[in-house]
Amino acid sequence: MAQVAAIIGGGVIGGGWAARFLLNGWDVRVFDPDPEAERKISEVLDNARASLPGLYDMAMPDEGKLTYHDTMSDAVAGASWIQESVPERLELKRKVYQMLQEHCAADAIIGSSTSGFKPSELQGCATRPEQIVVCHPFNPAYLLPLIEVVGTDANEEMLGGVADTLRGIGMYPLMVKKEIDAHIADRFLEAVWREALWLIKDGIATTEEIDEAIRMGFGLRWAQMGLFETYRIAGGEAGMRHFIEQFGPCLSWPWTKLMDVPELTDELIDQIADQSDAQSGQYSIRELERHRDANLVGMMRTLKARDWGAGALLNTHDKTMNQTGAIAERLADVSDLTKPVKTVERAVPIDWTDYNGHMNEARYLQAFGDATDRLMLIVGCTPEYIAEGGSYFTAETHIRHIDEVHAGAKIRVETQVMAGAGKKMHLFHAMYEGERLLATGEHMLIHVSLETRRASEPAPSVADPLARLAAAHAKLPRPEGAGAAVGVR
Ligand SMILES: NC(=O)C1=CN([C@@H]2O[C@H](COP(=O)(O)OP(=O)(O)OC[C@H]3O[C@@H](n4cnc5c(N)ncnc54)[C@H](O)[C@@H]3O)[C@@H](O)[C@H]2O)C=CC1
Ligand SMILES: C[N+](C)(C)CC(=O)CC(=O)[O-]
Repeated sequence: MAQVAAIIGGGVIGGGWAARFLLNGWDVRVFDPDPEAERKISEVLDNARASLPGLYDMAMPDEGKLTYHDTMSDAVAGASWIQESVPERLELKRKVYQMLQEHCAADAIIGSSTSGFKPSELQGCATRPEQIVVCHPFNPAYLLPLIEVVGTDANEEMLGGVADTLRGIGMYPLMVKKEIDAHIADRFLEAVWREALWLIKDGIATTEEIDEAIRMGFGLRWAQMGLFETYRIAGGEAGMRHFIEQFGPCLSWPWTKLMDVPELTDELIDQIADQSDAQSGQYSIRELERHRDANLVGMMRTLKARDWGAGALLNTHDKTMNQTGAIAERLADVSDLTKPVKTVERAVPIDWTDYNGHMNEARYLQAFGDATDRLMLIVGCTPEYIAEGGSYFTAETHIRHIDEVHAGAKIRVETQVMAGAGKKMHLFHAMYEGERLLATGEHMLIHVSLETRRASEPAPSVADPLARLAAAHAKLPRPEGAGAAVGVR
């Protein structure tokens, strides 16, 4: 049975949480008095469905059930996780905890999205303080993995479980050891924001110039190395010590105004809002969100290919999602040799789509390439085998595009071995969304020696399983379209 999360407050962040839980297979129960909450959440969900599943190379679990509730007591019924995302006002948050603790399970976790309050402040008037823990996400909560977890002594026993649950929905729990206003990350964000407000007020830069200064330069660096690793490199061969020697003195010149906050007068607010409209007013907020999401997915998938930073986290999550053996790794794991083998089951990443609004032709080859890689693994052409000098090269490919598919759609590839003897491996891949055939890919591969770069016989550890699979698949009907040439039906 699906686990249940209650979302209390379904605005910008609550909507993101709802999407994160739902797409990870949880049932989600929402309470928000705003009559527009359902519409807003459904728009956030559309964006999330098109972006989040494509971060993974495995299919995510089936989506949970989403329901809206008129009362908080109804929403928290049966929930093992309650995420509070009401506006950032301490009195309101405390009132909400008092009310929901009258109705929720005593062992449910109550996570607060608060950007700045300390957990001890939130727990202040609670009936069961030990249930309440800061779980501070970053917008969009359905894509960004960071979650700052801050507890007090009262929470000690439950923090391990909190972290496990968050990892289970693809997040990166950063366990903040000491409570402090605004935790860790928002302290930086506020310092940068404060400086930016001064630059505008003093007429030095516009909102657009400030954003260019970030996104054309250090913003790109920070997504992959953060502050200290970046500065270590900036110190040259002598590293961090030299960096501090050279740039430490600047800290006291001072380059920044640090704690001073410019007064947010109507005039300054108008100036900032007008500049922001001039910069980005041609897009709706939802359009901007879609650009943001597509960029984030592309960046995170690049990091994934390099197994670095947020990308390494995604790779780990892929492995946990395949723990159920959804995609076999060895022939022994293939449940039924008399059927084509499922070699890919994943969603279409948003950055696989193109100007026609559907999956780009190059990505069909990528998906079929992944299917071939998986089939190679299944028959024993493992990384170890390849390291010893044997592998397959693709000699010929024929792809038929039969129907279109869009970002976020769950696709699977089923592979039939048409022949697998001697140096040749002849594969026929069929790509589906549900029962709908999207494309086929027919590929001839030749076994090679990676030393001579020439065709060679596979070792028995590959030849035998491949022959076994080919013999089983020889009993299957010849797939429609096999052996076709371009234009020939
Ligand atoms: N917006 C952001 O970038 C981030 C916000 N947060 C935190 O998340 C929390 C929520 O912020 P946002 O989503 O930005 O605010 P928001 O204003 O977009 O959403 C707040 C929602 O709470 C609802 N609400 C108000 N009173 C309620 C009640 N008694 N019970 C249930 N729902 C109620 C409102 O109708 C609204 O939909 C805050 O604590 C904030 O610090 C955390 C990370 C980022
Ligand atoms: C502006 N903010 C303080 C609400 C920002 C956050 O809390 C985190 C984020 O998403 O930037």
